[in-house]
Amino acid sequence: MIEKVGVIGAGQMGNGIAHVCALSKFDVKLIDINEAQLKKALQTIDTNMSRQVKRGFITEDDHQAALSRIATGQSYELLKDCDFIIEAATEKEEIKKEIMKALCPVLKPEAMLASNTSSISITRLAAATDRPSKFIGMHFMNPVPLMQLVELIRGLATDDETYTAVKTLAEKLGKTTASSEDFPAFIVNRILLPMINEAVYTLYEGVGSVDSIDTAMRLGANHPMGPLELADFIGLDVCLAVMQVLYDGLADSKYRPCPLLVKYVEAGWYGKKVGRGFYDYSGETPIPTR
Ligand SMILES: CC(=O)CC(=O)SCCNC(=O)CCNC(=O)[C@H](O)C(C)(C)COP(=O)(O)OP(=O)(O)OC[C@H]1O[C@@H](n2cnc3c(N)ncnc32)[C@H](O)[C@@H]1OP(=O)(O)O
Ligand SMILES: NC(=O)C1=CN([C@@H]2O[C@H](COP(=O)(O)OP(=O)(O)OC[C@H]3O[C@@H](n4cnc5c(N)ncnc54)[C@H](OP(=O)(O)O)[C@@H]3O)[C@@H](O)[C@H]2O)C=CC1
Repeated sequence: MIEKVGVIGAGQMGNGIAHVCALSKFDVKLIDINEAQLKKALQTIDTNMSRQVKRGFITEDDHQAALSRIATGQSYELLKDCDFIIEAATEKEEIKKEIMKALCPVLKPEAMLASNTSSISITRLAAATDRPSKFIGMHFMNPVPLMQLVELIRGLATDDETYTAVKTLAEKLGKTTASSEDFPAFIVNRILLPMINEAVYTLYEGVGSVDSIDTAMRLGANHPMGPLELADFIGLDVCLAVMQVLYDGLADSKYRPCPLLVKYVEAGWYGKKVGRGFYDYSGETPIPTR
């Protein structure tokens, strides 16, 4: 039974996962390599829970109790009594494999492991652990507290016990699951990211401005966010990483990352999380940059 949950990576997904686990009464250990990021994550969780209190979704008591269930730290030692660990670090295969190698020796033998990867092979990540049968893809959507879906991805070796335990966990968090086979970028991102990449091509080729493209898709296709606003929200580094996995993994030129997306990432313009992407977030309201 899962009672104590470890979360590795305190970025936008890690803080969201810690948030929903703590609100569902799990003890949470949140780990990051960066102390400042841990502080920022706790502040973000606090702010987001306050928003939920204001709207009447949770009570102030729920908020305070959930915050008290989250412990943070930089050492994997903190995870030694966790029943389940979910990795939500940077979308780079080498980083995730290094984490698995360093993490496994400190874990309980029966602990289960998951990755929140957006695109990388679960079977390959599982092979970097000492327990491929207890490893699974658990792919939350952003923003975690609001989005209903969790994609579950079984690797070649994932056993039924792990799949059932993690599906039950997702349901306890109030989420609905959809199962995907272990193919590059799974289901949601196989479909969503090529659309976002196409929106960047539409901008690159001068078909429309940032504002025209986003307005067109918001009002013309009823998407809650335009594709460029959504790309900034996801993080352009994550978008590019997913397109690279699709391009390499499926060997089809239709997944070629747009050169403009590559340039933005090379410039460090990763989107909302750094204050600049297709929009400039330095003022009161986001300003389109093209
Ligand atoms: C890349 C990958 O691997 C996979 C992915 O995740 S792909 C990305 C998937 N996500 C999407 O496509 C998101 C698209 N956008 C949306 O669906 C919507 O814009 C949205 C759900 C994000 C926001 O919807 P909205 O109706 O505008 O909600 P919004 O008015 O901002 O918030 C309503 C309330 O929800 C709560 N809320 C909003 N954001 C929150 C957060 N991050 N945490 C907790 N509560 C939150 C607050 O109570 C908020 O009220 P206040 O604004 O008064 O504080
Ligand atoms: N953004 C999104 O919309 C979604 C992302 N995902 C996936 O979730 C994962 C995290 O994405 P996201 O939260 O957006 O990314 P962020 O860049 O916001 O956060 C990643 C965090 O991981 C930290 N980190 C890097 N290396 C390590 C390590 N070795 N140990 C612990 N922490 C580490 C980073 O620290 P530092 O900044 O110091 O490098 C950073 O704080 C990725 O796999 C991504 O594909 C899944 C669904 C949606």
